Amino acid sequence: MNWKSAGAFDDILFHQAEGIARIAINRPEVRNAFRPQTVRELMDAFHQAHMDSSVGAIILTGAGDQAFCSGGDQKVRGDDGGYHDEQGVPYLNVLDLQRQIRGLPKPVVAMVAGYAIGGGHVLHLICDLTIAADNARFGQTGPRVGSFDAGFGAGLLARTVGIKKAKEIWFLCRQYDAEEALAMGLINAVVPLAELENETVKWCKEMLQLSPTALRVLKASFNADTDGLAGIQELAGNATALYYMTPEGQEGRNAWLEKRAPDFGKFPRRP
Ligand SMILES: CC(C)(COP(=O)(O)OP(=O)(O)OC[C@H]1O[C@@H](n2cnc3c(N)ncnc32)[C@H](O)[C@@H]1OP(=O)(O)O)[C@@H](O)C(=O)NCCC(=O)NCCSC(=O)CCC(=O)c1ccccc1C(=O)O
Repeated sequence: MNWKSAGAFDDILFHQAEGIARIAINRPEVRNAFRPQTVRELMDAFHQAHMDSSVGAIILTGAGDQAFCSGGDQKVRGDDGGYHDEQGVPYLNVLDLQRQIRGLPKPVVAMVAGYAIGGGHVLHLICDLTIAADNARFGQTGPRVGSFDAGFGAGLLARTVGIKKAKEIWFLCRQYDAEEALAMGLINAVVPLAELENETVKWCKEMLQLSPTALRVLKASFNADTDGLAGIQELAGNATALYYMTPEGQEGRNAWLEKRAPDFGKFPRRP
């Protein structure tokens, strides 16, 4: 792929090519742990990829081959309820990023080489698909390092691998290799490290051949199943957008603008 830079950041790399955006956490010296700035930059890049109609699929990955992401940067974790940004403000902004990735109406694929651990493990879980290299290792560490993700990190994991396995992952803090992760349905494919990017791009290109609206509504429907009214709102927003594209929806708007009564009688009441 002839990746072209799509923006300059400090903690991440952002590239695009052939309808695919590639976002990489670029802090390999700390196994791609995220600090508040990293998360802010990730959110900026995801927003750009969301709004860019030439982008049909997004890859989230980590720089280098040792880690996808090792979670929150424990060196900036304060005693006051969060991770400190440059101004010393403590917060937990990775939760905003999790919701953003889920709500983004395009497929997001985690491309995992090396460790996907702690909050980094939750990030791959949040992505729609995960392609892993044969050196990938997965796991949660929260109960060992004094943290937990009782939101998507627990509930979505249970829906993905089953409740017994999800409890095992959180209660024992073990690590699982790529084949074990595949066997438990945590990831979609395992390939040799040298083939990781080619394989991930291949999956993205396959999706680029398919109907973007169908993929968008399907993604929202999977969220609706887990996210309650917020998920239904997302799914329903797609229905409203499609309705706006119909002559029937447009008749309502046109009648109001033309200060006349709408004529909905000309539209069939379909069985
Ligand atoms: C990932 C490891 C298994 C890799 O092991 P190894 O290859 O042997 O490398 P190391 O020598 O251990 O590490 C190399 C280098 O990187 C530094 N480093 C690694 N991980 C981190 C990290 N998470 N934070 C800061 N620095 C890190 C390490 O210190 C080394 O540097 P030195 O200078 O040599 O010291 C292993 O590294 C490992 O286990 N890492 C820790 C994994 C972990 O426990 N992560 C945190 C889990 S908690 C979390 O992620 C919170 C998520 C979150 O944000 C959240 C979620 C839900 C609700 C709220 C929140 C919230 O925001 O708090």
